[in-house]
Amino acid sequence: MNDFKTALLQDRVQIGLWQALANPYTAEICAGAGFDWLLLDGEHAPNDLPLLLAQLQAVAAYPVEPVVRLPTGDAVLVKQMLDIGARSLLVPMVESAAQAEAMVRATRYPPQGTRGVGSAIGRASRWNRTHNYLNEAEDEICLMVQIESAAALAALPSIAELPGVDGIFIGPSDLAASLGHLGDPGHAAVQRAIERAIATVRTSAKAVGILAADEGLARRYLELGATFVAVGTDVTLLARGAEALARRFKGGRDEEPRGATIY
Ligand SMILES: O=C(O)C(=O)C[C@H](O)[C@@H](O)CO
Repeated sequence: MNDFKTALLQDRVQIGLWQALANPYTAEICAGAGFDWLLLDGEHAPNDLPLLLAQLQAVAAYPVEPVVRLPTGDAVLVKQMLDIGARSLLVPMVESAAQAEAMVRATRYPPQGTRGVGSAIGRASRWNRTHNYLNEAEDEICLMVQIESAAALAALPSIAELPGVDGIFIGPSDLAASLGHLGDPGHAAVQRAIERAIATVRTSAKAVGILAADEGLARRYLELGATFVAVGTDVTLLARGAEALARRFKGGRDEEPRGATIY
């Protein structure tokens, strides 16, 4: 049973934490922290398949759902992530219903889809110890797609209506860049686009998610109906916490976070 998927279908809030340290040790530390889901980032973190596998194994004993973000929306990568035992997937940069539908098909075995059959040697079926995996896998798989460009916003109504898409995740950083506000996801125009997107997804009765390390905005999005919200990243917790501790003993003024704002 994928409790995370069930929670999305029942419109229950799920609070998550972004994992970009690409490390099974830190992923396990975070797995016991009390979050409902952890995002294992295959797009922007230095993750490869074996490392994602190690993180899936490290968090498996904890009551938290690992959501694996693919580097890109590629059916071969979907197959590989599912075969190593990921069952909740986030696909970045989806900009059309056709692209989203191809991802749905990539999560399903023939004749409904295109997923290659390799469960006998895959962790997904626990090496064929899971009875009837081939026929029950689809019910456990939770597919979420990212809306994070102007083109994606235009296609959002058709994407949100697609059967098999369980959630829509809004990417504030890339959306800001696409709308001409690189590095400024808090810009009023970006905020308006995010709030409109949340409303659009809610009318389709689909779950909508986002990443917002700013507590005020995270709570705002929850009020608007977002249900799977990541409220921080492991990298930010470590980097800013280490800097603050160093300043307490070595002085130095509080500085704005360097680099693009992790939103
Ligand atoms: O566009 C976004 O914002 C996201 O998709 C989340 C970021 O990729 C995440 O890495 C934080 O910057």
